[in-house]
Amino acid sequence: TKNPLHISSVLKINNAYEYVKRCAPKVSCDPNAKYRSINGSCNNLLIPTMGAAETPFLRLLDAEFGDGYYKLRKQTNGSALPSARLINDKIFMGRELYHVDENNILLLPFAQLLAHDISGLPGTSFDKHGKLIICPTDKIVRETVSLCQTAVEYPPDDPVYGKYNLTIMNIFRSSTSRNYNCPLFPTTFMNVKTQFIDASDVYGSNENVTKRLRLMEGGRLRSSVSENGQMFCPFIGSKEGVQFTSEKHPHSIYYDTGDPDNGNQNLGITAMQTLFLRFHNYITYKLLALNPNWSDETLYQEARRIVIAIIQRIAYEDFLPIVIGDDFQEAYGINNENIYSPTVSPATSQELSSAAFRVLHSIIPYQFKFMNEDYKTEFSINVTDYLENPKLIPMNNNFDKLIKGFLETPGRPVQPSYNFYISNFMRNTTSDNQFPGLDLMSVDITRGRDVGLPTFNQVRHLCGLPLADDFEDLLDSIHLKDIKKLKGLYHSVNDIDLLVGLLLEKPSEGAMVGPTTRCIIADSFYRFKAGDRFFYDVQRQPGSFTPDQLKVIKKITLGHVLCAITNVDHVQTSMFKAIDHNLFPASKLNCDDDFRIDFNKWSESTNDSDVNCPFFKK
Ligand code: HEM
Ligand SMILES: [Ca+2]
Repeated sequence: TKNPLHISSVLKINNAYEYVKRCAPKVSCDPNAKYRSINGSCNNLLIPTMGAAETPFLRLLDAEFGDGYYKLRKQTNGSALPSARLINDKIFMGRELYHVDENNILLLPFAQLLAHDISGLPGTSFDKHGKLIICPTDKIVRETVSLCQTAVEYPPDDPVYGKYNLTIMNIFRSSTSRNYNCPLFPTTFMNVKTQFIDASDVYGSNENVTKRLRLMEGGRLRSSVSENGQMFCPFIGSKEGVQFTSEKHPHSIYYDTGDPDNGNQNLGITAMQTLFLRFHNYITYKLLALNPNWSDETLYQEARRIVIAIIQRIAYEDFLPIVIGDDFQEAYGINNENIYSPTVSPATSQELSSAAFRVLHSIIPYQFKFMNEDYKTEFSINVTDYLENPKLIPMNNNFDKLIKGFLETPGRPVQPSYNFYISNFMRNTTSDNQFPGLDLMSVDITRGRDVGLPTFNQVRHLCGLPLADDFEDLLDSIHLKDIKKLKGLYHSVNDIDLLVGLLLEKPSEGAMVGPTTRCIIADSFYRFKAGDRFFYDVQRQPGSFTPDQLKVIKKITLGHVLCAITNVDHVQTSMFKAIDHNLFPASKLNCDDDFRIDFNKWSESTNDSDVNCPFFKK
């Protein structure tokens, strides 16, 4: 690419190609296939496994390991890096912003849906008997247990964990290509998700999951029905090998989704899974009414193709400009249409997955509100009290109330602090009362070390900022008081963890995030588009939409989706802006007037038709 902003134009490393050469399965492709495959293979006809599930993350810069291969990075003077928890205690905790954002909470679950669409780093916290691993507290012994190299030491004067008789937070190393019988040098990490934005968390990234989710009738996905007759993802009893129930929630239910690891992680992501499951089935009813002869397979694939297109459109036109800024996105060339090129890798960068996208963990709110028909808050819950526990969702019209809460409640701005609960009490794998929970920020900083991320200074330089020779050179993007704190923790400016620097950068003009974060996000999102032969606006491919269909797709917002399949009756035009329905009643539009989706362009006959769907009001 000739765009000077494009960091991929200076890419030298591509471990994904190494994997393809040595280990990727050989795949033969049908160049005329109209629909994308489930695991993402055959999107690229030159290298058929490019961007497929179970291929490596792409490294933008060389891996940084202590031994050049796998051990955790050390500081430049040879000493160990500061404890991730100490970094949170000293720099980030207790400085949350007490003002709200102009965007609403809905931005959060949609962002997370995208995050899990393009990224899934496997790992385990269970031994071969299915028991939670407890890492040895003795440092020397611990170093012999390779999974435990990432355990985080608690500072003795820790404001929260200091009260418990605990020494380490159990965080485990991720699986590597070696777990896939593919040893690569240096250690390479695999992405279990299709790396394209293709709703893989709704449909699955492998055939086994996809088969399980399909009803094999009318193109629909399997679903379950709640007591009040609403449609939800299929209920399953519990997750294999994991006891998520706690004394607070002894009998939770779980949903089966295309993202079995994360579909129940918090109420927001479960709501998104529910939304797109319903929307898929809604579309199949509409298409069947127009084309009574279509097979289950055609209905499934056509509805899937529309769902993916709509998620892509929302991602690029409604979501991304808020995060990285309109002008930057335009200058980066992300807005250009029909830019597919088979030489662009769509692989998620390790820098995005393990750092830059996680900057948005700072917008996780304390609470979700449930709002009634009059847009009054009926009740609120702590996000951290309902991790891996979606049982509220199907009860008493709660799903509609939660969505209304997302639309009406202002979110948290990106900031150099995670909320206090998620920084201390993220409890999702144990019901042990002696264990207060995990610190998401410690997990995130540690994950960066686990996967061998380059340092902040290196990445900032890759993004066009000057290489800092000493801490003070960071003044162009980081406040002096934070630079002083960094100096107290790290030996050199070349030791700073990527996520730590990203969180401290001041937001760029017009963006939620700072200059290095937006550069890493822009790089991957450019490539998710330019490297996807099935991207919704790509023309002259067997799977391209007709110009008339494309016109319809381009108009569909999350508002259309909500109006079609929930009891929300008014929505805003900018779906991620927080608008108080009671203060600005005129700024919301009525679902009945403005949000009908016209599927007639998918009819193979000339008869127009509009039917009511079972389950859905329109
Ligand atoms: C309530 C909301 C959320 C919670 C509780 C949450 C929690 C988590 C947890 C526990 C992990 C695994 C960390 C690890 O072991 O490395 C994770 C991973 C991740 N999160 Fe979040 N998250 C939330 C929202 C978001 C949002 C809004 C984004 C932004 C786009 C995001 C981006 C990511 C990414 C990219 C990963 C890595 C995924 C992978 O490759 O496996 N998360 N999150
Ligand atoms: Ca995907």
